[in-house]
Amino acid sequence: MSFTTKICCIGAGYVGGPTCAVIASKCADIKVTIVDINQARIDAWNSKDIPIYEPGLEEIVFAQRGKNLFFSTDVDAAILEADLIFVSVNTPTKKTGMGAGFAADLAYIEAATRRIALVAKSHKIVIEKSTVPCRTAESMRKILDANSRADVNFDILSNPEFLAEGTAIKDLQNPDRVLIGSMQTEAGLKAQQALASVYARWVPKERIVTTRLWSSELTKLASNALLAQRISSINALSAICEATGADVDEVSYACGLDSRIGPKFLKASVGFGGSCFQKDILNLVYLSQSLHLPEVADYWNQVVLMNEYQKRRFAESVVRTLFNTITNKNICILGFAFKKDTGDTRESAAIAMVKYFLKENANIRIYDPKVPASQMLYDLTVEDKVDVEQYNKRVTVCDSAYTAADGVDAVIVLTEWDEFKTLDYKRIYGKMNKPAFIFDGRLILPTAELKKIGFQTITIGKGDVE
Ligand SMILES: NC(=O)c1ccc[n+]([C@@H]2O[C@H](COP(=O)([O-])OP(=O)(O)OC[C@H]3O[C@@H](n4cnc5c(N)ncnc54)[C@H](O)[C@@H]3O)[C@@H](O)[C@H]2O)c1
Ligand SMILES: O=c1ccn([C@@H]2O[C@H](COP(=O)(O)OP(=O)(O)O[C@H]3O[C@H](CO)[C@@H](O)[C@H](O)[C@H]3O)[C@@H](O)[C@H]2O)c(=O)[nH]1
Repeated sequence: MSFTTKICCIGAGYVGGPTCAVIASKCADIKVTIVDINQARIDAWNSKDIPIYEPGLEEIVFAQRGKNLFFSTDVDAAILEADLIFVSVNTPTKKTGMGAGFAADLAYIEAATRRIALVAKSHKIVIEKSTVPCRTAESMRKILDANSRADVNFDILSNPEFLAEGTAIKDLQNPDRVLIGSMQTEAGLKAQQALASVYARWVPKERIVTTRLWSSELTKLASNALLAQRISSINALSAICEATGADVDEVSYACGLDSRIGPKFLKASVGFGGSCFQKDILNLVYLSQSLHLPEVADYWNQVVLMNEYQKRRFAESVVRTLFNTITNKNICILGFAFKKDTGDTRESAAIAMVKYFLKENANIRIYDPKVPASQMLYDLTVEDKVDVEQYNKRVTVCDSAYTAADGVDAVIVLTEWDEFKTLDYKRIYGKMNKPAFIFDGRLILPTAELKKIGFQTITIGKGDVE
């Protein structure tokens, strides 16, 4: 079949995979090739066990793969034939060097950009899909111009991705908005329209927003900062609720009814996780510092500090409640992913919790419906984390909530998986040491029912944390 347009996506991760799979499913006449330097990841995309769990994703990949959707490690071939190139590589927080702990590591963006410059033999529209600091497109332009053939030119667009994990396919098929930033030149605006026309196949025109390049780049950081700020705000209020006897769910509901505030992202929790919020706020903090705006930097940094406080506060309440010691006690952790409906554990609050409990010499039994044991081992033992000996001695990964709760002193819900709402808690209570404590870090449990069974219940923001 001959295709009208060819798209290459560099980076076959949580964003590149789902985003481009949806483009392929909506545009039969466009050939989409997703490339990555990670052979194992590409092999998985080409197998029956795709590397990412996301509701609805598998169906789309299986329907399009081999027709107009391809996964490959041949990065150069995909660049050569593409009209549009999405750069969707990782941009983690820098661990060492200048800006360590705050700035985004742009090494992967630069490597991908240099590859495009070296390989391209015809005009390309290069699209920043990754989340990047404001004005990254300028650096990309300089790299492209300095390293490409004289007869090849590029247009750079910013097209940040707003999907949330667990609802990625729904978000991509029906986005609140698609944002495309470009230079305000004739060529820039033409490139912007070319990309807009791809999205226009399924996204209503009024939801395709076009802006200047720097506005688009900054909007991505701003959106995540504003969303995370709401969670830190409600979590800060949850501490006041516990100290006063107010109920955070009631406060959140009543505040959210004000149409100026709205109900979303006001669910108190054990703290936000995921690969984006903390990273992107720290990125914004670094940007503010670099621009000599210390008050602005401090303001956004407080959102992250509040999140750390919430995790610490919850972990401490567990130890305090269990009579100030959990040494050799058995603790059941329900949920290890950073939110429900994903197997992703990046920055999951569960990692911090389990590390904390292991330092107190507790035995941990973990169950999560989607996170494999190998991932938990990795998350808890790599880098400055727990040593493998301690892990092997203390941590047991279980294949059901019931096995995980067998013989424990406390059950702690850390991810809001639906199945945790309807477990047979009588059965769980029967197998636990007494008093049987249950901690709800997600405000999803049927507390009144649990109390009747005999549990000691402790819920964030409900005035019953001691
Ligand atoms: N995860 C999300 O929900 C989400 C949502 C919106 C935006 N983002 C942003 O999108 C970007 C990608 O995030 P992700 O979660 O998909 O990351 P990821 O780590 O899952 O995937 C990135 C992929 O890029 C590949 N890669 C790195 N350098 C490469 C190169 N030079 N050539 C080819 N492949 C290369 C890696 O091997 C990896 O497979 C980040 O900037 C992130 O902040 C993520
Ligand atoms: O009221 C809430 C809402 C969320 N969370 C937690 O916040 C974290 C992030 O959740 P969510 O935003 O739903 O998932 P992400 O996949 O991290 O998506 C965010 O980060 C992405 C990457 O940049 C953006 O594209 C999305 O728009 C943005 O929502 C998770 O730990 C949630 O449990 C709460 O504690 N309370």
